[in-house]
Amino acid sequence: NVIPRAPEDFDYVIVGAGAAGSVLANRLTEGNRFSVLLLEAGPDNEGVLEGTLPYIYPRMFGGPYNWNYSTAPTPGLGNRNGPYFRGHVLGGSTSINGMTYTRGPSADWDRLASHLGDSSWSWARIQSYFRKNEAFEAPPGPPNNRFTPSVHGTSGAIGVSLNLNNEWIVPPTLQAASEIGLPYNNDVNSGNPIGISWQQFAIKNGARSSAATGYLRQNVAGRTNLNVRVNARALRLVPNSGPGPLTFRTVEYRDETNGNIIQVSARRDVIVSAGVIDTPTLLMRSGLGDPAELRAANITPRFTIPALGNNFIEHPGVPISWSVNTTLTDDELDKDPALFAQELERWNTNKTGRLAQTSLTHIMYNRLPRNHSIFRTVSDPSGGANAPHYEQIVANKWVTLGARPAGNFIGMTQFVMAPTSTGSVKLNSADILGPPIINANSFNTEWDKAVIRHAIRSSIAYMRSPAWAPFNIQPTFDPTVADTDARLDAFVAASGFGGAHGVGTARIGRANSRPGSDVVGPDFRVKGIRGVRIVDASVLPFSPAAHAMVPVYVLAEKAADTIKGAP
Ligand SMILES: Cc1cc2nc3c(=O)[nH]c(=O)nc-3n(C[C@H](O)[C@H](O)[C@H](O)COP(=O)(O)OP(=O)(O)OC[C@H]3O[C@@H](n4cnc5c(N)ncnc54)[C@H](O)[C@@H]3O)c2cc1C
Repeated sequence: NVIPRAPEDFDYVIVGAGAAGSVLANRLTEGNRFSVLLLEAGPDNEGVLEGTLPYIYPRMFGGPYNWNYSTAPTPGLGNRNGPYFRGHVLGGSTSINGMTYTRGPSADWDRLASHLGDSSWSWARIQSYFRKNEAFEAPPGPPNNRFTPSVHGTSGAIGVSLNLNNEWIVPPTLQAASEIGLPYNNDVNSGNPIGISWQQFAIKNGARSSAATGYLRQNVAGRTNLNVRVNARALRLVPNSGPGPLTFRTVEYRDETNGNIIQVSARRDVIVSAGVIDTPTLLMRSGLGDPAELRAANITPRFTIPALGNNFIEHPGVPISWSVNTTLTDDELDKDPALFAQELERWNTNKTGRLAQTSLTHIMYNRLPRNHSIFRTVSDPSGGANAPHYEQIVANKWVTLGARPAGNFIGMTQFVMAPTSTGSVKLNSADILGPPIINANSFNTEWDKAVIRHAIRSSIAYMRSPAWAPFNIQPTFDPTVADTDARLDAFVAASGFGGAHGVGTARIGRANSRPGSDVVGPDFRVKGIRGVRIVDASVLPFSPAAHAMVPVYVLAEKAADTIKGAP
């Protein structure tokens, strides 16, 4: 029941209005050279309070703004199925995420340049794209030791700021780092993130700055060449009929408001920006991928791409909480409706207060010591000397998975930042339009296990350092789990989660790499077929040691220039 529409003229049809799709829609319609149709499966973000107030962002994790996926049972996580969050709303995951703004280490960008044999991806040469993305808002007062002004963009699309709430937690947070020997780092986004830094957030004037607010609402008013359709879920790409090379320039989508199925075509290309899960699944539903898996799902295979859906890489994490004797933690805000109402009133009045920020203020990055025993059997998989192996974030509240007991807490979540475990995304052959089978394979390698053990032990040392003693800090877990690797592994399996920074399921490779081993080439075109490019987190071939949003924004900014043919 495909409803033919009057032919519409678009140069590009972009599927997915997340970090990447929004950047592309904006940049490709600059200058009125090209027309773009942007299809987004989820609803509009406009007026969604929980997607605007930074503090309550976890409320975006359930309901209509999330694809509500889960991971397959994961051995490294005690065979649990975890939730796998993905934004299903204009702005994609940038409309539901934690807003942490990290560019990653210079070593990882240089690694991407060397992977592609193209120095224009190097840290030194990618700087203009960081600046196009960023409008850093310096905190009031003269430049100080909380950030380095010279490394920031100030007129880009996304507002970036520091969290100046939670003043009580700042001195012990910094002092404890110094007591365990972690250096102070003036700016996490300088290219060298190692150390403890003030955390930077995609928050502007007390509100979330997302791909939707930054790229689809600013500077595009009046662009008649940009057409955005929400509640429009692409179901498959339709191959052109007739002889000639296999070409896909038609997208079949479902209008989720009435169930109508509609086809639209692109004169130039379809650009798939549906994210690390939905990009490979959309291509599989269109007959691309592993022929045996496609046949099992009753889909006619059209082109073999073995790499599609494989190489799924995540940053698995383990949150732990410690009780403290101060009532200044955000647990109060969560459990006291009167305090919350007071802060909401403050936010509504002037966009300030505790709801204008999250519960995090600082971020720590570190590497395993050079003499760690794991290096006897595993060579360092990170990008280089300034690429962290793990990240730790202090939170002004309870963070452990599961119900919060009475009391006040601070949390520490640790992530493996240079993981070697890889997983996959596959169609569920019993329900090809339903949720795919997501296997993050968390904590599956000796390296990942060694890194998380080290991070948890260092976290315990950090919380036990003298700086926290005045707060009568106490673990909410049995700290003797850290006494042996086996007990610590069991703790990780019971309390860890799979991550939210997925990349790699449609990875980019050099122009001359074999079609099928890499999914796209440096021009972002799917190798072996015509008419389709992919630009989103799925093309990143390895996981940058950063939360993935800025790397995806910058990838898309650069891809837009590639697509426009500009230098
Ligand atoms: C809960 C959570 C917390 C996170 N926290 C952070 C953080 O603090 N900092 C950070 O840097 N990164 C964070 N991330 C990761 C970051 O948001 C993502 O890496 C980034 O948004 C990926 O961009 P993308 O364009 O690849 O995909 P997305 O931003 O996910 O966008 C994909 C879009 O495509 C749409 N789509 C999918 N399928 C279809 C279809 N068939 N038809 C039409 N539209 C479709 C989706 O609805 C979505 O809008 C977080 C992610 C999540 C989910």
